[in-house]
Amino acid sequence: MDAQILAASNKHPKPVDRVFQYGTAGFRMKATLLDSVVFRVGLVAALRSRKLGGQTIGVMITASHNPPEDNGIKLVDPMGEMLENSWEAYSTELANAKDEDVVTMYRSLEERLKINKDTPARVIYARDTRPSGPKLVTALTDALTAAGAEFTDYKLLTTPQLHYLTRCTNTEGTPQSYGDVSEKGYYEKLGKAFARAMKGKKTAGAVTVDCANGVGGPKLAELLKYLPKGSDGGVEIKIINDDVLRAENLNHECGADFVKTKQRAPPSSKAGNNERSCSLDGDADRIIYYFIDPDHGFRLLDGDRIATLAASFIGDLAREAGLSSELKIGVVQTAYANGASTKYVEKTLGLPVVCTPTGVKWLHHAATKFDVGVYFEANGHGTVVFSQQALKAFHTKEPQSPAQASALETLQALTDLINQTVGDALSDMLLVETILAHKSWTPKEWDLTYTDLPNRLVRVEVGNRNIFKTTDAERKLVEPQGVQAQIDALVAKFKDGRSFARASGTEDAVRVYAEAATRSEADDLANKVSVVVKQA
Ligand SMILES: CC(=O)N[C@H]1[C@@H](OP(=O)(O)O)O[C@H](CO)[C@@H](O)[C@@H]1O
Ligand SMILES: [Mg+2]
Repeated sequence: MDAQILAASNKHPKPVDRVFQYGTAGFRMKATLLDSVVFRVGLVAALRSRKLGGQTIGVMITASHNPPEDNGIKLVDPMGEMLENSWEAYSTELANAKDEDVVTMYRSLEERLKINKDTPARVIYARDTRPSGPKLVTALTDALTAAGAEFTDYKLLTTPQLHYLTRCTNTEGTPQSYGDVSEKGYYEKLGKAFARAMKGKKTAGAVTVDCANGVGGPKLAELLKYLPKGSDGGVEIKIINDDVLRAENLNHECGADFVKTKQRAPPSSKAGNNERSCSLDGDADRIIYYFIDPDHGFRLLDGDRIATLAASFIGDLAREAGLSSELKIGVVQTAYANGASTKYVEKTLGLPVVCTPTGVKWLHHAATKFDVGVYFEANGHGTVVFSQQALKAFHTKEPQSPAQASALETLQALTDLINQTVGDALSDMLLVETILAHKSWTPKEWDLTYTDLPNRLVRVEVGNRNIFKTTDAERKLVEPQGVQAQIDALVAKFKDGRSFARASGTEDAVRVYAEAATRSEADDLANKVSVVVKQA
């Protein structure tokens, strides 16, 4: 096998003078630099599967909201979670090995991690619509073949669909079966659960869905075939930005990242005043809503809003079902969550909030500590996870009234509607539509639940971002020394002021976030803290 790995590796040489890192979102960069990385990640996938006794590992080739010329790769663990932390470091090691050291390092990982060579290795993979995808798939399959792994190509999928399939594959035929192991199984599961959750209701007016000209477009079009229609209730969906043939259009002037950073609808949107719109990102694992308010202009309904909406709805259902004393419901956010949303969850909804470092894996992990854990990043990555105890309670509790029976039925449907493996734009969209239909809300009522504090996010270029070390879920700097004291002194001068600085995990920069009582104060605080960071 060593000779095979060496021969295959020689076809995918590493660019010299490049240092790669498995970051918050796997490896991500210009696609032209990625060939050797993908090959080596293929080797890691085989090792990981063997280490876990032959359970299936997922590999997704995507660069999400990045421009079309980029690409990336990330690994999915057997239950559909993000790759375990320590394995990010092994991936980084192998990605940076010199060509001549690849086989030695592969073997040394095998030895260090006590991996049995004879255990079967199984891998499934998929990619988004980027033109560089098929070539990178060749690098991946060269590695899997050389490492003696069995593999299945799911071709084009959204990232969350690949997470779903990974979990389905590993739970097939067990009492924990997550669903049918096929793309169709995904649509059927969501379609049935949506019909059950909606209970014949219909949302008012259509929702316009901007698919970022990415893989979400064709997949949403497919999902529509499985959703209730006409007199059966449901939702009217208008798809825009679903051109996957012209690669240059991917994420161009559209998509969740464009809308969130530019704070405006994509120019292609024809949605009128008060009409609901939402945008997915390039691999459909992130979603944000928005609408035009005739009095106040563009209104963003971001991840914080989706989290508060979901927490309030599920909290009410648990109460109606007589389960609120039995089940611990909580919300997980990062420091980027608007302070007003945190206050709303704690004070108005009466639910606990946990803050974790940036990156979905931290939020997901913290959410599993609750029976119902709602987690979202402000930028729209997120989902809801249910504990075994919650699932059992929804299915075994004897209803004492028709109202209780109905609440339990809706809760059961939600556990199938929500993709519990990872944030899923298509599933999250159906969740939001369900809740708005139940509450008979337009986006205006949703927007009125609380008022965001004005805030500003600034990207500060520094000489070396690695000198910025944080604690307290990234809300405080411990290094460079003295910087936090300066930030604290600035924050104290602003009403409702809050600010923090941290090194980005995906870009070579420090991010400064600030919020305060007014727009100009938030801007002022962000600028002053940026100056402090720059000087450090
Ligand atoms: C402020 C912000 O939006 N940060 C993003 C961004 O991480 P940074 O570490 O801040 O670069 O990319 C991550 C991966 O997509 C995402 O999880 C996170 O929310
Ligand atoms: Mg994404």
